[in-house]
Amino acid sequence: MSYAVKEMFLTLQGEGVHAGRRAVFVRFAGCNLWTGREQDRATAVCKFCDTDFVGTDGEGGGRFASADALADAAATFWGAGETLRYVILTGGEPMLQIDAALIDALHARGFEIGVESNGTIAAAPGVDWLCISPKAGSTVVQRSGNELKLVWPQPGSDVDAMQGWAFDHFLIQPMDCDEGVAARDAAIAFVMERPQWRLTLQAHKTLGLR
Ligand SMILES: C[S@@+](CC[C@H](N)C(=O)[O-])C[C@H]1O[C@@H](n2cnc3c(N)ncnc32)[C@H](O)[C@@H]1O
Ligand SMILES: Nc1nc2[nH]cc(C(=O)O)c2c(=O)[nH]1
Ligand code: SF4
Ligand SMILES: [Mg+2]
Repeated sequence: MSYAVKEMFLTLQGEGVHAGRRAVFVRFAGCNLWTGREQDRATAVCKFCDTDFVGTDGEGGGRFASADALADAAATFWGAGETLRYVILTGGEPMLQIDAALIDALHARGFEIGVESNGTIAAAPGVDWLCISPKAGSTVVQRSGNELKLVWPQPGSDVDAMQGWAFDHFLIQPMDCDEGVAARDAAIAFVMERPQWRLTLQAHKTLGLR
């Protein structure tokens, strides 16, 4: 299987429980909840995406002919040091492309593997840290994992149902949008009402990181 990757880069995880951790990001091209074209945004299932995942033309992106080729590129981005290697597979929707061969190839190079997914496709076995971020209007089939990260506000979200899902951490992330201040206030109010949830912020944006 070949893989279409929009971009690859070394940065700090900005979101969630692992915020602040050094990580190679592999951003896969394509998503099942939006085409990525602005003219389709208003009619997409997911309307608030902050990411360009169209094509393979980003820095470090391209078409990788094999799992080994992709994993070698990720190892090159990490650089020297064999311990505590962390790679985050995101997109776009990474579960459209992640397969057992890629999981094995990354593990073989010493990587712990994080995945950022919308949860509409069952996760591949072998992922070490699974973050699921539900989108209102979609059906989440992946109802277990390490962290559930709900972008807020999203009218139509069944928060009570989500709280029954098998996640270790329940996180609320303010939506980055034109009404970002109101979104932040709504997220704070949410957590004040529901102590099971914790606020997470997109630290990379305030730090000027990718
Ligand atoms: C670009 S998505 C890619 C992974 C996957 N498709 C997903 O939605 O989880 C990465 C993360 O960014 C979050 N995100 C996307 N747009 C956002 C926005 N405008 N504000 C806050 N978080 C956002 C998503 O919910 C997800 O947790
Ligand atoms: N620094 C940084 N942290 C992130 N955590 C999740 C991201 C994503 O787009 O999936 C992301 C991202 O794009 N950059
Ligand atoms: S599901 Fe994820 S990648 Fe797809 S449009 Fe929504 S936030 Fe962006
Ligand atoms: Mg991002």
